[in-house]
Amino acid sequence: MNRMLKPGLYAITDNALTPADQLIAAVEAALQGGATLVQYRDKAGTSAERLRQATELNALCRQANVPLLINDDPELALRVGAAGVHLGQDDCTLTDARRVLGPEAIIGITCHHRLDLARNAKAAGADYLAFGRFYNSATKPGAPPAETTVLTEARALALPITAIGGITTDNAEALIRAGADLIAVVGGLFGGTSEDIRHRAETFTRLVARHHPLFSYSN
Ligand SMILES: Cc1ncc(COP(=O)(O)OP(=O)(O)O)c(N)n1
Ligand SMILES: Cc1nc(C(=O)O)sc1CCOP(=O)(O)O
Ligand SMILES: [Mg+2]
Repeated sequence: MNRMLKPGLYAITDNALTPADQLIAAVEAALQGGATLVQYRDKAGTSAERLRQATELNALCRQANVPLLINDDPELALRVGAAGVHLGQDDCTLTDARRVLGPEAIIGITCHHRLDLARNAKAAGADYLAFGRFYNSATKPGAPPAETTVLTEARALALPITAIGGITTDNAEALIRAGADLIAVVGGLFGGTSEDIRHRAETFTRLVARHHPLFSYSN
């Protein structure tokens, strides 16, 4: 694993699921439940709203010593001092993001179900590889499907592996067993009360702890 990345729950926010006035409490609950990585993903807000929310989330995550990544937007990550970005195949290139954020930034890349994309991402300097979607996702219904075998095959690339797409506390275990280091979750985590979120985060965290050889780290 990248020295800043710890196996566990990767909590991804969603503007359609979590009202703006509940965002901080929702992420706080995920962190209390043990999330080891957080992504701010907002597809609808104005730049001013996104700047305010990313700034607040970054302060919260820093306090918890958990890296915050910004979806799609290296400039916003730079502006708020976030740990890095997550980029899809249609976003800016990894090389451009690295130029903006520097060598220490964490940059994760969507690889769908494709090892060729994963190899390219590794060659370009990615810090983790994201595969999915593994189950039907209400958050991103159009995401192309992936099989769990890709997680096992991707272990040969020796980079941290993230699984995403329709993951719940009931179906995550198969992905961890297949080779996922990080379980990236939107709908299966957020929604409901802070207590619900904390409880789900604890369950995801326990699942990774049960199956992951590297889980016994100090936080
Ligand atoms: C951990 C993780 N994996 C995949 C994605 C999807 O990224 P992308 O394909 O760019 O789609 P959007 O999230 O931008 O809609 C992700 N965000 N995080
Ligand atoms: C943002 C995203 N990317 C995906 C991919 O397959 O690349 S699936 C997805 C949505 C994840 O949300 P949920 O946990 O609610 O399914
Ligand atoms: Mg994107």
